Amino acid sequence: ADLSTSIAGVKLPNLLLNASGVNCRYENELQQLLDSSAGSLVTKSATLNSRDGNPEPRYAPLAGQIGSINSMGLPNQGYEYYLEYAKKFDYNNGKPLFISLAGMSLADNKAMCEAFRDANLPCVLEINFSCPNLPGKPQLGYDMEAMEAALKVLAPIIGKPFGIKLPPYFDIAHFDQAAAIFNKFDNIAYVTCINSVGNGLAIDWESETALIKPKDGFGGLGGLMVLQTSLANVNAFYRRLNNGKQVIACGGVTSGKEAFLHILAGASAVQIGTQLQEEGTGVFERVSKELQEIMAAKGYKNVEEFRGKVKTL
Ligand SMILES: O=C(O)c1[nH]c(=O)[nH]c(=O)c1Cl
Repeated sequence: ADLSTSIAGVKLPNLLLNASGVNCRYENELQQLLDSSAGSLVTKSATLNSRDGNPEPRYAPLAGQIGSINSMGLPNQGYEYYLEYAKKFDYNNGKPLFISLAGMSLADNKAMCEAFRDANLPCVLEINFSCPNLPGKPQLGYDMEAMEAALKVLAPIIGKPFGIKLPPYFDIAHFDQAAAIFNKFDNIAYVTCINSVGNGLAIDWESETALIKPKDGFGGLGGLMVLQTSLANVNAFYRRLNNGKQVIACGGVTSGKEAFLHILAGASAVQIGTQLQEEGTGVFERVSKELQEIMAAKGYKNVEEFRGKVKTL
């Protein structure tokens, strides 16, 4: 079965890729993604300057393989590292490149977007409005006015199709408000739903201790336990966005089954985070095979036949 897709004007031979933040901080990790069955790759969210991130332990899988908690604190090499990578990238290799940016301020985001604009590269920018792990920094994705004000500055600078990484929303009014904002910007080509479910607390019952060190153990939740929230966000924006805007799913994909569900919910591509962290890049081959088996069993030849076709009662 054909798992290819197009997003923001670039073609992915396989709709599976990594979630920003996992296995994508360093060039060697990005090469592992290129060498895998993933159809594309997205870099670790970049800030103006390089960052070490929060003290460790800052990531932990949850017991029973239900998910993960993280408070990495935006460790990255600084945007110029990823700009150089994007300049050297072989855009004829068959897999497109997505670059994630997470400025600590609008000025930082503006400076980074201007630098990528001036470099005039085929990579696609994904602006991260949803990092939940910077002490004292509210997620921009939860401040509708600030998010719109930022987009009014950044969208014209970027000047070509780009995407936004969104936090999970839990209120229909927020789906309505956020989608109404995004529909105002012609070059928002897609939204990625969802980032981790912010500020969960994982505690080990034997040691009576939080699993991670930063922020008294508070961190973003990912993995299978966030699947239904992720499906809802994917479908909510799929129903609300217009003019061909697409949704990339992220959240709870451990097998072909969850990837299939996300496509039913409306996803054009599917990112894998926690399961990639736990299993390694072989996850892309496995999930691709499982998804193709499901499609064959159901008689689907390509994903367009069932994308967004979730039935309601
Ligand atoms: O702590 C992080 O680096 C982090 N962790 C997340 O779960 N989502 C993000 O967008 C980021 Cl930037």
